[in-house]
Amino acid sequence: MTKKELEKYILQSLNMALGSIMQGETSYTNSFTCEVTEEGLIFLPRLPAGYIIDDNLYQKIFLIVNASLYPRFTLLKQSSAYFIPIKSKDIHTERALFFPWKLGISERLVIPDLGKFSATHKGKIPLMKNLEIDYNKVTSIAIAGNSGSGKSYALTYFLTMLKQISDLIIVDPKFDTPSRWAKVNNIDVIHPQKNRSKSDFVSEVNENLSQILNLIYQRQEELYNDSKKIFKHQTIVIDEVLALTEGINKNIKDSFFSLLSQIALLGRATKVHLLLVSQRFDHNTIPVSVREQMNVLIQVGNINKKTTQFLFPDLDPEGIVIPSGKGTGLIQIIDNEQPYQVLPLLCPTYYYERGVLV
Ligand SMILES: Nc1ncnc2c1ncn2[C@@H]1O[C@H](COP(=O)(O)OP(=O)(O)OP(=O)(O)O)[C@@H](O)[C@H]1O
Repeated sequence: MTKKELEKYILQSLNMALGSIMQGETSYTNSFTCEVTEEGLIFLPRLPAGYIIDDNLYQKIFLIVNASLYPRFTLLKQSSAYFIPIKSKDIHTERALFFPWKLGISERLVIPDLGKFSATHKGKIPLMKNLEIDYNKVTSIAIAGNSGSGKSYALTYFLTMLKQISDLIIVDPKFDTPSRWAKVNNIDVIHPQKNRSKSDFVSEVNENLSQILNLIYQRQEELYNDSKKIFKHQTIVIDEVLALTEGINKNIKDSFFSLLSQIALLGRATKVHLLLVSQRFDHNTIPVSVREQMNVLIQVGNINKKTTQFLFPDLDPEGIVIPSGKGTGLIQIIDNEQPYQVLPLLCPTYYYERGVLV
């Protein structure tokens, strides 16, 4: 399909579907046109117009074009209308709406032997075909999802990939999959024990977090003397954070929150990361400041305005095509290279030694 043919197809889709909100104006009446670029679609209105150019119009066009182009392109959902200036001497056409996209749709990685795969991918964590995480650019990762949505499965994938590149401290309040994984991989786990109270358990977690905070201070000092110093990644993994903080002594919870906030804030420069998993990330689970520092956000399972409100507060997921199947949902990677991109996600499917994920 040529660029011209694609533009014509999009215009036809818009003319037919926009109908009522355009007050009868169409591209045939020269009210708007569109242009296809490699990075996305440019919608050029001719002003003054009988329709209002606002978020509502932007999201309507998103809905129509995203569906019309599936599976050739995936439009990247924006939280509000994305205006761009147009170099034109004519005031009627000096602005446009931009709809960034990426070629194709999200595709799942299927990994026949995760052990081998992780050994050959040090430093990068592939998540889908054409999407990988560079751990040097990541501060913290959050994985949210309802029960049975594939959080543990995704966490085991991350643990296996991270083991190659990072020291790990694992906190497993449910004494479940992460503990089994850690046993097979000879890594210590902090988990609840018989005859000990929950507050006692969280105190032990705080003790470890406090040691990590000291490591951060020590590394900061080293950086002060040598700004090029390279450190080994250190990752604190906490599964089921919600289960950890529910129903414990307030002082201990406050200390936990405070330690977590400081680590999230100061860890970036010193290569100390958080990998948090929880059913949800409301303000009772982690402090808002920690949530704001997270730069890989993953939501698996049910996707709707209610489930995405904590990790993606600005997002209305309407119109994003969420693939069906296990371990699917949304991902956002926030770094300097990717401005605001929420993508449909299919977590990798992998095969591994028996006994870890039963
Ligand atoms: N990406 C995936 N590919 C293939 N199977 C998957 C994937 N993600 C999850 N599954 C399967 O879905 C099932 C549920 O996943 P999992 O146990 O990870 O969910 P969960 O969110 O951790 O649930 P809970 O909170 O109840 O522990 C598992 O049997 C797992 O094998």
